[in-house]
Amino acid sequence: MKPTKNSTLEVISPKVHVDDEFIETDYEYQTSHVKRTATGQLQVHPRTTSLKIRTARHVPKLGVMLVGWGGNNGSTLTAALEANRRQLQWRKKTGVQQANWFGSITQASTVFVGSDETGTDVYVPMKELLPMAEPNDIIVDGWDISGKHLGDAMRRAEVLDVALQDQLYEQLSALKPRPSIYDPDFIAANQLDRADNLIKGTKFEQYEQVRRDIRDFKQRSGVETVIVLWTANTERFSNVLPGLNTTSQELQASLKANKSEISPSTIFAMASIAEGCTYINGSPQNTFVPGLIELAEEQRVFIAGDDFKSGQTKIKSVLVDFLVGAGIKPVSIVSYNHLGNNDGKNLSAPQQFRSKEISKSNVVDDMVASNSVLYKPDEHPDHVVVIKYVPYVGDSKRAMDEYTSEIMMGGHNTLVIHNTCEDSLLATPLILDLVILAELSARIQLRSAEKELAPWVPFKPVLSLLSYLCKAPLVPTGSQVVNSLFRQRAAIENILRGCIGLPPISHLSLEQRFDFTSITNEPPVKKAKLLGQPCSVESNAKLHANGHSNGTKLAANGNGH
Ligand SMILES: NC(=O)c1ccc[n+]([C@@H]2O[C@H](COP(=O)([O-])OP(=O)(O)OC[C@H]3O[C@@H](n4cnc5c(N)ncnc54)[C@H](O)[C@@H]3O)[C@@H](O)[C@H]2O)c1
Ligand SMILES: O=P([O-])([O-])O[C@@H]1[C@@H](O)[C@H](O)[C@@H](O)[C@H](O)[C@@H]1O
Repeated sequence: MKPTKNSTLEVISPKVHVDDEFIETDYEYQTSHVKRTATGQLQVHPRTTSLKIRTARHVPKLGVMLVGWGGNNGSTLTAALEANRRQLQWRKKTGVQQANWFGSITQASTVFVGSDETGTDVYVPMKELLPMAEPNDIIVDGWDISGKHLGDAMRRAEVLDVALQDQLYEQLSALKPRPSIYDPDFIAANQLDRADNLIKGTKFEQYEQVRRDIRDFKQRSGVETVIVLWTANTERFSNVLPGLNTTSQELQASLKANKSEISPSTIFAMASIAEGCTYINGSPQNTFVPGLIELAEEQRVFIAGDDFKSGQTKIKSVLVDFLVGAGIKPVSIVSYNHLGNNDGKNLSAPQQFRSKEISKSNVVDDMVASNSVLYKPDEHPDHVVVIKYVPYVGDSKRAMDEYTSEIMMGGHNTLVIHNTCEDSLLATPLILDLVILAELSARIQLRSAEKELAPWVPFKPVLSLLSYLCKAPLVPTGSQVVNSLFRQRAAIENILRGCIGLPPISHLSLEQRFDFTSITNEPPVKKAKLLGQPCSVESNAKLHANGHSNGTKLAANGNGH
């Protein structure tokens, strides 16, 4: 079975069944359930559940509506889609640059699929594992409180090289954000000068207009599926109050009653859900108040978020995972950065900064809680987040992190990281992945393999599979929040593997650690063994470092050629 038309991969298995409509696999889902005895013993019960997974093969024509379309991320995504579509290249002082999607796991990362007859690991591009939306086919639309067309918005963002901007300006100038919902109570006062493109009326009338906009986009563009994604400014947190927004009923009543505490982002989310469109929150505010989550669950519409995990926080979710997993105890984490883009300007206001501080701080909680050898209950590292607005540096965020950890016998290890990046070029590929993986998730279903007529079941509405892309992952009620980046990525890889009939990646590599031929009577791997050829220590070291040998007399450069 070839999962995608241009896939280099074919899975040969009796567990995989493909017809015109679905890829269907038999899947033995293996977990283990833990029970605590009265004496505090842990009883672990391995479990195997026989499932069937099916993935619809038809990829719908995908439309993305960005809230905050005219911002740095929104304009950069729009430019990048066009630049990649036209395979643009442009001169930089370092030479000719090609358009690409670096930073996107669906477009620029690979997944391990197995080892070949020489024992060499084989990887394929993630996008070849299953039918996924092609970036070149995605149509973008959206809203912004600023009426600038996308050509001027791209220029205002000062993210992309001018030589590229000049090739895109005319095309992007034809794109104009729809008027949006502006509420000065939710974003920094310093955003007022941008607010010239607004939907007037009560909150409910604004909600109705957003719903009309979504239908209008669908009708004009001919897209089959629309995903709405918030990449507008960070809002302050909304108060969550009984009678206001703790249930879907309360929330809908509060909207109709024009309650001031209903934020623009929550209104957009409500409108998206009402139109059956997945809604993704790329910012840290609590758009997903309890009533909104309940509404999504009632309507069975995907929601996902919060806050793109793009730079400092992404590194933090790797570094703390490594340290705690190595039995080293982080005791102080200080994350400082300054930047000069409009996001930084909005975040210079205390309430908006507080939203970001929360999402940047909670990312270590699960990793710390996982190690009771290092940390007592409720013990946490000191953790400080600082963000400063320095206009001159623009989108070039300068981040400095210091991680101090206790090592054995009273020793300390301090890691200092300096990280400079165009912030929007880190976030933009995440937006692409969020919408591509959200759309794919809508085509994946499970059912019991033991009951012939068991119903096919979709992902839960809270799409925690997208946690890898979010600082503060939204997870289904009662589920564990996982921030560890590699666990989050493994979840995506292993679900994609399951959809094409492959087991989870275990890294066991038993066939390389044991003499498997004596166990399985399989032929030995064809990798030629080193025939004891005389060779220099240096080239021998290189040989082992490269992990391969062709058994011939080693050339001076030690690589066997
Ligand atoms: N690396 C990153 O860029 C990164 C990482 C994580 C999260 N984020 C978040 O993504 C969001 C966008 O970042 P950015 O750099 O593009 O910011 P930006 O300020 O350049 O863009 C935000 C856009 O939203 C518009 N806007 C504000 N309120 C609006 C509303 N109610 N409706 C429609 N448009 C509205 C603004 O006019 C602006 O054009 C921010 O919340 C930021 O915190 C960014
Ligand atoms: O993802 P990350 O680099 O940790 O966090 C970033 C912050 O450091 C930055 O100050 C902010 O402007 C961006 O919106 C983003 O949230």
